[in-house]
Amino acid sequence: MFERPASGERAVLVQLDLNQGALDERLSELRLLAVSAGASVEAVIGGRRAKPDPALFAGRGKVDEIAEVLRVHDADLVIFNHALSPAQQRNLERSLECRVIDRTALILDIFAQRARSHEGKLQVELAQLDHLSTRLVRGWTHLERQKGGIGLRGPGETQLETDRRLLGTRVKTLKERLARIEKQRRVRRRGRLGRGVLSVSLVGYTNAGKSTLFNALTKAGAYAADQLFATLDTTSRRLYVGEGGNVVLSDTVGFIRDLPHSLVAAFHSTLEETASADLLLHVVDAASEDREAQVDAVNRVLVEIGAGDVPQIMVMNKIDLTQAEAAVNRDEYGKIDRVFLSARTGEGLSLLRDALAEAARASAAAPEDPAGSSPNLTDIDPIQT
Ligand SMILES: Nc1nc2c(ncn2[C@@H]2O[C@H](COP(=O)(O)OP(=O)(O)OP(=O)(O)O)[C@@H](O)[C@H]2O)c(=O)[nH]1
Repeated sequence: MFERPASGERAVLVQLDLNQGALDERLSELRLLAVSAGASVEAVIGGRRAKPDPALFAGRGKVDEIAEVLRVHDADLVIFNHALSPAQQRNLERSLECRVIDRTALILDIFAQRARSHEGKLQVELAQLDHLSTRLVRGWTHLERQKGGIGLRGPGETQLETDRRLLGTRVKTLKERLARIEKQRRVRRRGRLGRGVLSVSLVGYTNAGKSTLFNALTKAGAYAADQLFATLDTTSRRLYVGEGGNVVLSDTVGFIRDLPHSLVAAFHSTLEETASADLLLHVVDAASEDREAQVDAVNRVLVEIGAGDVPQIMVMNKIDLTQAEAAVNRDEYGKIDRVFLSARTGEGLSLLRDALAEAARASAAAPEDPAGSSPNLTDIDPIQT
């Protein structure tokens, strides 16, 4: 139902300078996103505008330029590194006679390809339907092909009304199923997480190295790849960290700037685990020139999902690519707030283990919640050993 760039689709990327800054990083990120979605990038078109054109996003001259580049490269897909309104997208497709998608659709597509668990798939579908629902207007009936036709259409209904009705029914079903799964998860997790176990979630910008670090710490074989959003489903492992005892470590979905709102909403129950963790390991690609903007983007999403107040240790990863040495930094109260390491070479990994042990000891020493259940108890998926 959702329009996905088929593998090997020949794409032209378009990014306009609208004074947002970090243009090079944004563009290389778009490239990586496009490749992650399975497209081959044939050309990149830049440009400058004070503000987007209401009808076409780009100016008429720019649209003509895109048409010419499409022709020269025999490309069949245009990807804008921006959020297009439904009308802009439709007008561009008419004008260019080719499929046009925006950044949100591209990210949703990658999520759709990566989702493995039942819950992940339902969440992605919900986000896609949300995106699609704004695009259901006359002459824009994506669901046409999907519908069987005879027997499905209600009496006197227009195509558009039928589409809306089908969409509404599906959204309701998805929400009900997700609510059921969430409830089951809560019950399971309550039984599983013993007292005195520190729950730690890995968070970070996509490609920062979360899965590599998760594997290095747990030797678990989580899927690490030089692709964006390789990890979509939360995986949790119990980890013995020496004298401090046990922690439960969870690898989670990577964040990205301008994360589509529909995705944040759909992934709410998965992200909620992050919000209820005792400690976040915020993994940063220390070798990226874009790292400060990435840290900000991650922190913004954390606030959005209610995890803004969870204590963090910043893990400056990939020091093998920088001049930095393995080290630990403490804040003014003597608490570890930064660890420099390389998940790939293992340099500095023992410092992080020690930091986790220290956090686990501090948490075990903290006074118990009189109600008997800590508000910080994390929802965890089954612990695979
Ligand atoms: N040089 C170097 N590369 C690293 C290091 N850690 C991870 N990488 C590489 O960075 C890329 C991304 O790593 P992942 O572990 O998949 O990153 P992630 O944060 O889980 O990515 P998402 O699933 O997109 O959120 C892979 O190519 C890793 O091999 C490191 O310490 N040094």
